[in-house]
Amino acid sequence: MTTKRVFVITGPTGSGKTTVSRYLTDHYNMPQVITHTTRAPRDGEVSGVDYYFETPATFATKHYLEHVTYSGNQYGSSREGLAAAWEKAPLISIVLDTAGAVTYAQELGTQAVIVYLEVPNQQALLTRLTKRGDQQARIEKRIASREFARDQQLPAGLVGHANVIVNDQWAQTTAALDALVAQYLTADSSAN
Ligand SMILES: Nc1ncnc2c1ncn2[C@@H]1O[C@H](COP(=O)(O)OP(=O)(O)OP(=O)(O)O)[C@@H](O)[C@H]1O
Ligand SMILES: Nc1nc2c(ncn2[C@@H]2O[C@H](COP(=O)(O)O)[C@@H](O)[C@H]2O)c(=O)[nH]1
Repeated sequence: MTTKRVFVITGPTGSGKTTVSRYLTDHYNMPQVITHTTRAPRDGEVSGVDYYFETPATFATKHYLEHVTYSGNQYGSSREGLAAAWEKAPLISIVLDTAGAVTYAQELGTQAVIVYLEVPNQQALLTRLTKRGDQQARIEKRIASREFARDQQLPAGLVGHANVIVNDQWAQTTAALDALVAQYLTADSSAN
């Protein structure tokens, strides 16, 4: 039987975490853990699919494995959400900022497969946010945030644990993801 693992996709804003998580769902049937946030939905985002969108009052009622403030909004991943995804499949994914990824590595050890995405060209990264349809004011607030600067680098707590993937050319990214997933798909894999 395949061991239960959670692929923790982390990295700077706009680096492609959500895109990678969707690829893992589409190509490997890996359910995504849906997290909670107090930020307003972007165009097209649906509660219960992209996030559970919360008010500050409802956010406070959940049981979080970890929660953070990112660019002025609250985000949290619940233990129930993790368990619900593992009910569906042994390999699952979650999208987190780097602080959340550090907590997952500490709490879950080798059950957490950390993937840190980086984009060498910061201008390309900002262009992606604009193309995604983010409002200019929100982009500016985000890039001025402490969290934005922090997530540009692999945190010390993940050095030696994270699989670093440069998400520049999508074909190279998927090749790297395919190789990584293959390590964990085999029955009684010795990967850790
Ligand atoms: N390799 C790539 N080349 C070009 N564009 C990409 C690539 N990967 C992702 N994108 C695009 O970049 C934009 C940002 O990607 P995505 O929303 O997945 O990033 P994210 O890391 O989840 O961002 P955030 O943390 O801000 O939510 C999307 O429009 C996506 O289609
Ligand atoms: N530590 C956590 N980080 C989370 C969670 N859910 C999302 N995120 C990260 O927040 C930022 C901003 O997300 P956005 O959707 O507003 O662009 C990004 O880095 C996400 O990966 C969570 O539950 N915990």
